[in-house]
Amino acid sequence: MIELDDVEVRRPTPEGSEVVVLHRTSLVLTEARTALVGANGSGKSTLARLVNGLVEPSRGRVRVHGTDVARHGARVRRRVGFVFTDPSAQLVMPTVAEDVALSLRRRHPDAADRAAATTTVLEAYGLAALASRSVHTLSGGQRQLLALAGVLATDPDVLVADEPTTLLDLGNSRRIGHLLMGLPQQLVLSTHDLELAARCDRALLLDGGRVVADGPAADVVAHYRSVA
Ligand SMILES: Nc1ncnc2c1ncn2[C@@H]1O[C@H](COP(=O)(O)OP(=O)(O)OP(=O)(O)O)[C@@H](O)[C@H]1O
Repeated sequence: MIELDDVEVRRPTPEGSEVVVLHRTSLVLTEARTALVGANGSGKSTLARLVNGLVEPSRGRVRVHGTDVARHGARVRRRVGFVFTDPSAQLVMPTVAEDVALSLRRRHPDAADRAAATTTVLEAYGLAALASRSVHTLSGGQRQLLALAGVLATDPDVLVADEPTTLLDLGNSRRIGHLLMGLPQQLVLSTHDLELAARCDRALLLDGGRVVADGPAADVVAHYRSVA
């Protein structure tokens, strides 16, 4: 469960004043899959990043499973996985297999266990053939899959995905979409892919830093299509 209790996000402007990027918002997200939709700059990423403390509220509180994100950031980040549009920054090891192994070090401190678990993860995500490849030589879709595999290998309770299919071709975007929709974890998905958004349980439509529609995903997406 994710709770936003009267959360506002303000940011300083170069002129020395402040701009409100998320107006006072209270929400309780309990659905398995929640989509965040809306125009560029409407506040989707801001809302998504609040969930794991990448953005700090200027007022109000964010809680994940009852834990205050501002006070216990490290604890929350161990339970909330995050994937970005461009996952390059998340891929830190030289090879695909080493990158997955790094994500598994907490769950599998023993090297032999970790090697076996790495193989299992690579096979599950269709990455086995790329195990010894340099992460820099992967395509956008392969990088996105690897980032997801790495994040999910840590077994988070919640996955926040910020426009994870934006850079992908049709095949890879379907593959990632299918994967996201089949996850056992609670998912918060910021996306411009309205077909994907409509497959979620609930959607929030953002406009100018405000949630202007909230309900069953198919209904909110249909409303957004009608007003966009
Ligand atoms: N650090 C910052 N300083 C000033 N303005 C910011 C800052 N971060 C975000 N904003 C502004 O807040 C608004 C919301 O940004 P956000 O990235 O949440 O939008 P978004 O809906 O994810 O957009 P997109 O679809 O383009 O990714 C934008 O107008 C953005 O320019």
